[in-house]
Amino acid sequence: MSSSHQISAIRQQLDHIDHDLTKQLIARFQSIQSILHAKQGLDWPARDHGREAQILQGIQALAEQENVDPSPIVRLFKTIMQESVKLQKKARGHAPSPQTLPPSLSEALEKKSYKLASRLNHIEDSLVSVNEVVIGGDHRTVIAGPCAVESEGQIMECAAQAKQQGAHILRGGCFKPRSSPYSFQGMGVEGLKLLENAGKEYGLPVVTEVMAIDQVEVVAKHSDLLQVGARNMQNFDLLRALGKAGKPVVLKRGLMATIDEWLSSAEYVMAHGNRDVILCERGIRSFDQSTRNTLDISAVPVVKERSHLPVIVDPSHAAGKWQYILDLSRASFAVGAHGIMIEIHPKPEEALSDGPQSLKFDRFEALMLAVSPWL
Ligand SMILES: O=C(O)C(=O)C[C@]1(C(=O)O)C=C[C@@H](O)C=C1
Repeated sequence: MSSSHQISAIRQQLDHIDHDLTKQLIARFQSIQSILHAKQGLDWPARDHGREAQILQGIQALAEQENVDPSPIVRLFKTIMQESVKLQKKARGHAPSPQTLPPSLSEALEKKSYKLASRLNHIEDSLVSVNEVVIGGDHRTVIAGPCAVESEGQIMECAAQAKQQGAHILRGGCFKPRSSPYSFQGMGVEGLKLLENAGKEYGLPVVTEVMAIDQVEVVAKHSDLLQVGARNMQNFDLLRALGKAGKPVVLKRGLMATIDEWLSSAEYVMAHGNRDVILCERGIRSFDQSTRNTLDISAVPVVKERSHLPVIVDPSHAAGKWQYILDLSRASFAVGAHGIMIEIHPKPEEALSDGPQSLKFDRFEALMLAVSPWL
């Protein structure tokens, strides 16, 4: 039988633990004061995602070893580290970024054909808001959903899963650019409405592809973020039209496009009035057939050096096989991507498009756990 004495005794124990925890936290924040001075001397940024991931992985392993659910402890440590970053940023007087670029980089960027997209023009990372979701800078974002919207039930199930696992934006193709004219071409406007409703139901902004100028208006009406597919990266008329769409744009890299060509395409959208552009690396054509495309992971740091725009990675289209998506997602965040775009499906074997690269829900859950240190 429990008694009030027992509760008092446990509370006393808790008081001791809290006392020790507080002392430890004070010591931790004192160490943060020391590291912030050391890092400032080396011009290192306040936040280090890689280090945070390492710390959280260690904590997760320790909790699992003790047979304890790691989630609440991981969440607490995330908050502690957020406070550490805030402390460091405050001490730097909110001016953590360098005010000038290295001369060699400036010189190289001056010769480029893109100006608005260039880091030369905008030294700080740009942040793009998709409703309440902020992409870029220190934010890390997960976009998830099916390759194509196939039915109300399918998109609702995917939205529920995306929300439950902590994704930030729901994806779903409605106008599908298929290699064969005989393949499923998407549900069109009907699909857009289903996607919009699913997003509203679960409080997730939605992204979908726009393939042609005459679709821009209707896609912008029903979605929060407009996607330009790899095959349309150099459809300059479409890019011009997107400059006036009034919604942020995610621009996928063309199958054979260099990084500078990709940034020049971003420049088209920006020069025509829309500064809210997010870049998306989705694999390029190479000689190797082992994966659908070759994920150019090096594009992420290169883009981040040349441009202030957010850059995300689509490992699903790059790999074409679900087996590689988790590792490539981790790799994407490890090299500094601002987000990932993942294809999920309740029954990938029955998907009307891209089944082999779509994750079943339990595999998506495992992926979200694996990337959780970055989120
Ligand atoms: O290791 C660092 O660089 C720190 O600034 C410390 C710390 C932490 O709280 O442990 C804080 C912020 C960084 O994002 C990573 C880790």
